[in-house]
Amino acid sequence: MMRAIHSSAIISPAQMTAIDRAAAGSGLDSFALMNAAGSAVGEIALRRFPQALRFVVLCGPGNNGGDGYIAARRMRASGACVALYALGDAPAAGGDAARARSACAMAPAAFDTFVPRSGDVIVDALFGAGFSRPVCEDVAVVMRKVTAMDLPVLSVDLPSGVDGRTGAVRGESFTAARTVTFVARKPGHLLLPGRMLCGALDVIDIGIPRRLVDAHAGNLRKNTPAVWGQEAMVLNAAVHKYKRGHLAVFSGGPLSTGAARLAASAGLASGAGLVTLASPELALQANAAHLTAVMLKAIDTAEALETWLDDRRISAFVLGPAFGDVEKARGFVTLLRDRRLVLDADGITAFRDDPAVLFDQFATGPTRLVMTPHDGEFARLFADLAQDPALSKIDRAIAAARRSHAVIVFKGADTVIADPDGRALVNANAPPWLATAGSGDVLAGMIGAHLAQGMPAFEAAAAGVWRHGDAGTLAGEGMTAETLVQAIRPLHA
Ligand SMILES: NC(=O)C1=CN([C@@H]2O[C@H](COP(=O)(O)OP(=O)(O)OC[C@H]3O[C@@H](n4cnc5c(N)ncnc54)[C@H](OP(=O)(O)O)[C@@H]3O)[C@@H](O)[C@H]2O)[C@@H](O)CC1
Ligand SMILES: Nc1ncnc2c1ncn2[C@@H]1O[C@H](COP(=O)(O)OP(=O)(O)O)[C@@H](O)[C@H]1O
Ligand SMILES: [K+]
Repeated sequence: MMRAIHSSAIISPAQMTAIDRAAAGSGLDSFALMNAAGSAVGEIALRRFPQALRFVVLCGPGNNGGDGYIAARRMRASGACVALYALGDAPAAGGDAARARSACAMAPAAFDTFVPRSGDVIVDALFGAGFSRPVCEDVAVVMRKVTAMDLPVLSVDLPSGVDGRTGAVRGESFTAARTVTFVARKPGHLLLPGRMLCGALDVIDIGIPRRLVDAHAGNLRKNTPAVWGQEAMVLNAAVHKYKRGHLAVFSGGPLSTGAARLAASAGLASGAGLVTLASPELALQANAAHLTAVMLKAIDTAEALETWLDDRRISAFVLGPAFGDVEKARGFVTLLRDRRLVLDADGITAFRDDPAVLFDQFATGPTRLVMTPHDGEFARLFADLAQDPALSKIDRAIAAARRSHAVIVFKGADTVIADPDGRALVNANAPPWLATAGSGDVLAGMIGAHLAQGMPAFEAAAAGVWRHGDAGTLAGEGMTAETLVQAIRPLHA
């Protein structure tokens, strides 16, 4: 009987191979694991695709193909119509895949004889963890045909063509209706474009002991409340507003004040006890006209900021949303270098010519800087990382965090949160309608509120990203940044 896994661990294909070896080394029967995997695939295919007139199992030359042979046998045993096609050479003699192929007792036809037809459900067991180079044209042609005919595809481990480490498509890929993977999610299930090609994902326990998984898993997890919930402030009768943190948000000039107000109101809604908008004199009127619970303070110069910073109760800052004046931004950051700071938008761009100036100011002491770049902003500070095709989004975020001594929130539908110490999270609860003007400003304010409350920077950022996705889901399609703020749920909802 197959069991689903609810762990948040994300395991790279290389770590999966190591777990595999450790399992064999500890005396586990590797064919039994393949049997569990392939049988789960067969059962899910039967249960989820009752409309199939024919199951077409496409088997590759490795163990992914081995899972396919087991699945074919399982489906055939239930009386389903099953057709089997094999790509390339027969699996290496003596291995598990060869054993699965002979146990299946069906002679596979050659891959290039496959003609898709209406009513087919494709079980894609071509390549999984061992996918190592772009798919060849013969395979790409079949993938395109199946996609064009809109035939349902159930992929084994990963949609073939998707790189499990990076989520990138190499050459061409299937677009799966469902994907069945084993032990834990791989990066390619969560990073784009892989995530969009997986369809619904089942993560199946095939009997590898948890201790072996934990021993080889790294510091990469899916972002869930379990990751940061322990660090979230719990309210009780002894609390007062200053204990809940005082967040300061810097406003842009008179014609660009909205972004900072969004961040400020999101900060308040996310649980900061007080939020003050630090505004240029010329923008005070515009800001005052729109603020109620958020307080207002005129800050124009470095001197004024320096004096204000004597108030140590101001426990976190957000600088960047529509800030505009990059020279002023650099000066303000220098004054804020020993404080807890979310740097977004123009605050990031301000350091494009000499990022080291920024990084050096946060190099010692506890991690207290959170940066929230989208792709464009990331490339401004980390051009080499952005351009390196060998790196996944996770690799890029971790390398950037190490270099900058900051928690990096590398935004997008697959936001990655990385800490300088190597921990990383991939977020997966963000609905696409978060792609709207001002939504990033709201996120910056939310993270700022968590920093103001005293959460460690990594957890503060992770909680912000997750609650942002949660609020977006609650606000629904058609939301604006304003209604997003209204949909922010309490930290312990
Ligand atoms: N981990 C576990 O515990 C368990 C793992 N299990 C399963 O094992 C799978 C991993 O198996 P795997 O390592 O044999 O790799 P797999 O994905 O079959 O590919 C390797 C083969 O494909 C070939 N090949 C690669 N790219 C190609 C291309 N573009 N075009 C053409 N050929 C290409 C490559 O050729 P080569 O590079 O060696 O020349 C090699 O022959 C995993 O995804 C899961 O399904 C389950 O059984 C349960 C237990
Ligand atoms: N397709 C998408 N699916 C889910 N979330 C998205 C998508 N596109 C953008 N987002 C999220 O929306 C926010 C947009 O932020 P940003 O790019 O800074 O926009 P803005 O500057 O307009 O506020 C980020 O949190 C990002 O992760
Ligand atoms: K596959």
